[in-house]
Amino acid sequence: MAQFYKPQTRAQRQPSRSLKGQQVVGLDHLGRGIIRTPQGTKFVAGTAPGDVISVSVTGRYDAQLIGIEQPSAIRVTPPCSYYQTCGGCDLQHLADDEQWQHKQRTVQEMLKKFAQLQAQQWLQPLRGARWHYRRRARLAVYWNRQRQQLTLGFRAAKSKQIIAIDSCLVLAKPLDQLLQPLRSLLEQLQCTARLGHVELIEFTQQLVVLLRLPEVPNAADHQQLQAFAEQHQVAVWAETDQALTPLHARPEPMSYRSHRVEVASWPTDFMQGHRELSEQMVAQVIQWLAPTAQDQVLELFAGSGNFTLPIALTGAQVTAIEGIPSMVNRLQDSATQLKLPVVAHCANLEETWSQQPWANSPFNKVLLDPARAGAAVAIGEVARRQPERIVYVSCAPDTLARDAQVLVEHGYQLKQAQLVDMFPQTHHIEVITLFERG
Ligand SMILES: C[S@@+](CC[C@H](N)C(=O)[O-])C[C@H]1O[C@@H](n2cnc3c(N)ncnc32)[C@H](O)[C@@H]1O
Repeated sequence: MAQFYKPQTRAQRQPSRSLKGQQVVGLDHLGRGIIRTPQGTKFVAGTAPGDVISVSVTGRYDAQLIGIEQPSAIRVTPPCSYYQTCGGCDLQHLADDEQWQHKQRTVQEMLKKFAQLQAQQWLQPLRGARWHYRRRARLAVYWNRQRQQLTLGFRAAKSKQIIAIDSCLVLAKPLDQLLQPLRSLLEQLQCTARLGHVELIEFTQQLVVLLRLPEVPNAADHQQLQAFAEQHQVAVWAETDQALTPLHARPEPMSYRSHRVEVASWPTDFMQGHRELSEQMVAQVIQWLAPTAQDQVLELFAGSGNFTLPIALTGAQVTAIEGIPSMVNRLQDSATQLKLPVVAHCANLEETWSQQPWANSPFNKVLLDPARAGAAVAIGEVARRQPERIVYVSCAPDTLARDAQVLVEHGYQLKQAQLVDMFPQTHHIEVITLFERG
């Protein structure tokens, strides 16, 4: 039989090596400990600056923690019983102050490294509840047909494996209390075998269970869902590729509170995860923008109006741009109902603005709140129009630094910055920044 040459895989060529006595010298932007080994810098999850650890080298830049030889003084015992396995709250081994200080340092370092930029002033971070704060969560589901067994939980770090959980210390308490009854319910439903995932959302009016499915559940499942909805006082919705269907809910938008106003929202809409800090952040952004009835504000990545409606309440004219048509319609409806001076447009902000009618209006103030990818195209469009003030809300310091460089090239200065502790216990970072023309 012919034989073929089979190259060794990378893993075969580089057997993992273990190293002892490694000092963690800092954390990277993903919250992983940095060690300097004879084979170069490696990143180790679950470690704290000052730890002395033993590791197994697993890749060119990665190492896995084997044991902590000497714990750092800033290390605390993670309170969550799923900490070792669940991929969620990866910084809970750091004391509270260490977490936000690390995040603020990370933003400062990135701005300096990629944009040669320092904020003229860092305000004290916005902080709030550090546990039971999340008002929205997506749970992974796996139905083992052979064993007729359900796994409901969160994914392990860098893995598709689902870690079954019965309680979660960062979920808002009413959502946390739903986890066990929800698991019992799903074990009974026929549609569980085809369930993609489940989302739990806390709106002002009601808790929502959103089932992601290929088709709406059958009559037998409907009955069980109705009983569950009544017993636990929740609304149940189903999302398929074709439609969002209220199974046991009124077919109308719910809402969440944002700085003196209720923002209409559907279960599939984006919503800031931390209720208390979202409100604080909106208040600070309004303080920086200082909108008045004389201002023309352009808001990019507006979602369903978390910032838009409170800004328009001040009398400023707001032009709000968002990429998801249903959210644009909802935002426009909310503004119309509240008689607020808002015009909402749907546009893909990854594209240039040459075809956008709204782009020719004069704006003196701009607010942008992009997703992690940042605003590579939009930031140039904004900077060329030279508004007097730009507030940039970011959930990714690397893309913030990239976009900030464009603003600096167009003559803007970073006047103020403030960390928002929106995702305590995790490595995720939220920061707000105020730019003005120099
Ligand atoms: C971080 S969320 C902020 C939403 C809103 N500012 C809030 O506080 O709820 C980012 C928003 O940008 C929208 N978005 C993402 N990429 C976009 C694009 N290329 N064009 C337009 N909108 C986009 C998303 O749909 C989402 O609503």
